[in-house]
Amino acid sequence: MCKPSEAFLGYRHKTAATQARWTNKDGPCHPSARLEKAKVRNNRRGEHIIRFDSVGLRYGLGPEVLRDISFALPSGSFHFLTGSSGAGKSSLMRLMYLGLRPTRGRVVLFDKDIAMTRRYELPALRRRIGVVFQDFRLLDHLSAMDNVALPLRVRGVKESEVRKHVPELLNWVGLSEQINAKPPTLSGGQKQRVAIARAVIGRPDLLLADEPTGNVDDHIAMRLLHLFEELNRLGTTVVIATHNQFLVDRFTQYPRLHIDRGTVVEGE
Ligand SMILES: Nc1ncnc2c1ncn2[C@@H]1O[C@H](COP(=O)(O)OP(=O)(O)OP(=O)(O)O)[C@@H](O)[C@H]1O
Repeated sequence: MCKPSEAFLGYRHKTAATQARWTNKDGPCHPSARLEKAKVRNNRRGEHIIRFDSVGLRYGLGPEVLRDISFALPSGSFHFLTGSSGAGKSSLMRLMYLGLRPTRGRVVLFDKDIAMTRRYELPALRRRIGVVFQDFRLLDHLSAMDNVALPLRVRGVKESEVRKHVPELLNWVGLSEQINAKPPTLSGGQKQRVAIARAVIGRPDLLLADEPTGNVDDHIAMRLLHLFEELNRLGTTVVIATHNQFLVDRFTQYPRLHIDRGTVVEGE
């Protein structure tokens, strides 16, 4: 089976190679190596990258669309989020990427209780999450290349690295010929793949993908799933909301979070 190369998800590896020179008897001692170690320790200590305790959500004065949601996702896990149309998958995703606050209950993300987290701390948490939105949310005035490069440039990754990794990843998702195209000239499936590339390029700690294969054929869907698997192998916790029964049936090794009547049933 053709596997995506680590290279285009790997600028952290390059950094690690540079850091290898910063060693002492206890191992890597580069400042960012210490940060990475601390992050691993935190994830181990927390065990769960995200936890919901009795969470409920209503929009405005409407009825509760999610209720009594309790689950925990172990760090490094891979889950499908399934449920019928309108069951609440996107709403649950919004709570997970901090796009919404719950109306009741507790959300703990990266060991932080979101209700106790100060507003100025939220952007740093959000930067650890890659999101594939159902409606893509690409910047129309930027090319595919620049849309995907954005998370790396925001982090100050060297332009030579950006110019190397972004085209490789766009090539992997089948968009080598659309690299300079702007979103309004792309098909729905092409936009979706740009959105996926943008979400994974920075190797986030948590990837949340809402119907990431909704606009592509089964062949490309499989290819994208392999990309998510590779990201997961490198340590990212992955949640994919999908209606695509073909995919869920093909990847039976991954547990499902199933939403039924506004609440989550694990492992259905
Ligand atoms: N912004 C909103 N304002 C009010 N109600 C909303 C809003 N967004 C979603 N809802 C309601 O919340 C419920 C769950 O919607 P949600 O979009 O989360 O479901 P879903 O499982 O993602 O559906 P689909 O698979 O069709 O995308 C629905 O009853 C929907 O009408």
